[in-house]
Amino acid sequence: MKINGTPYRSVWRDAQDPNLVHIFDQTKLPWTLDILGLRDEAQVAHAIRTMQVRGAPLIGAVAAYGLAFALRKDASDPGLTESAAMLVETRPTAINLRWAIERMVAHLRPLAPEMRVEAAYREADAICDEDVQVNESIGRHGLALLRELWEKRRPGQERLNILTHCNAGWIATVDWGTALAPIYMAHDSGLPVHVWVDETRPRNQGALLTAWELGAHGVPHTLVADNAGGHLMQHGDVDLVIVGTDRVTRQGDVANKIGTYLKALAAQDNDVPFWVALPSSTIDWRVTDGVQEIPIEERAGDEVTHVHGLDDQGQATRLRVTPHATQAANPAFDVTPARLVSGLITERGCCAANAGSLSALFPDLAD
Ligand SMILES: CSC[C@@H](O)[C@@H](O)C(=O)COP(=O)(O)O
Repeated sequence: MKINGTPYRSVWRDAQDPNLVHIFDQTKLPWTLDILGLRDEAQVAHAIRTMQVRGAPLIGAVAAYGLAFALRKDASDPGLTESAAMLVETRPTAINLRWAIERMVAHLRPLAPEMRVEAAYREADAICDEDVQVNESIGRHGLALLRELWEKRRPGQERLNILTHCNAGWIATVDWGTALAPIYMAHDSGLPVHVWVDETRPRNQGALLTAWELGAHGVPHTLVADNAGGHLMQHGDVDLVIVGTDRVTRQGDVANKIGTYLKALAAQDNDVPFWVALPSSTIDWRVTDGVQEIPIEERAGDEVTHVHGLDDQGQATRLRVTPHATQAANPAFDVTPARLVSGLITERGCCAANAGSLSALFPDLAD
């Protein structure tokens, strides 16, 4: 997607130095466009843990380059195993991270160690290129859904109101995004979409990143406090919810940013369709019951007790919003059971959130 008219991906190899990979530091967006260079696996692990890169597909893609960096130092079998394990552990909930590393290891292990570094870079490049294509397909299938909804609009309805939570845009993937891809395509094709952007406490990915992305692309949007969604739905102001996801179980349960479950409950109570956009790399075929089985990342409490933003002088600043002694818990994701999900938008088309529909759409992936 474009920033000030220049097309970018969220991760890219340096044109001159093949051992250098660039990312945007997402902890600085939207105020500062800081491009970071990553050269070793420790920098990659740090970038993932601190959320300089974030979003399920993007952390998988960047981790793949991390493995290539690690192999430059030690391409032996034990080296491969150890570096893969270190990278997989950087964040626990998004399955795309494990998917990307397992794909890399399966590709590299049969090769002689001296062949592994080049092959690792090529495979990481392929993961990135495929992510762009997959998200573009998700966008096309989601666009058809949005068109259908628009055709059924109420008399006098002027815009299609879509609510989204967190950031599942191009900056969370290599390009296009998942939940936002259909929205970009709808906007580009002249459909009058308007997006309610949940701020997404505590890290405010909606307020910081989704608002920035949509604004840069000219998509009409309005930021709302996380708790406003139910009210908007009760008043007929939301036609559809679309969110991304970090892991979908084989029966269609959906892990996504904390607060997603509450939106799904409100959507069901108000007959608002609740759709989830995902690449097939987000499906964890080994897991059935999302609430019981998906590990939920617990992040530091100071993400809740403090906010960061710009002061009136335009300086980035961090402020405590609680009493000094307050302890905060910070579960970063929740699970929306499949029964609350209207459907899944994937690169192969839309399907119901249940085991039969998922395995019918992906017979080659479901064991
Ligand atoms: C296409 S991104 C889908 C999800 O990864 C996204 O909705 C999300 O929850 C991101 O969480 P984050 O903690 O910001 O990495």
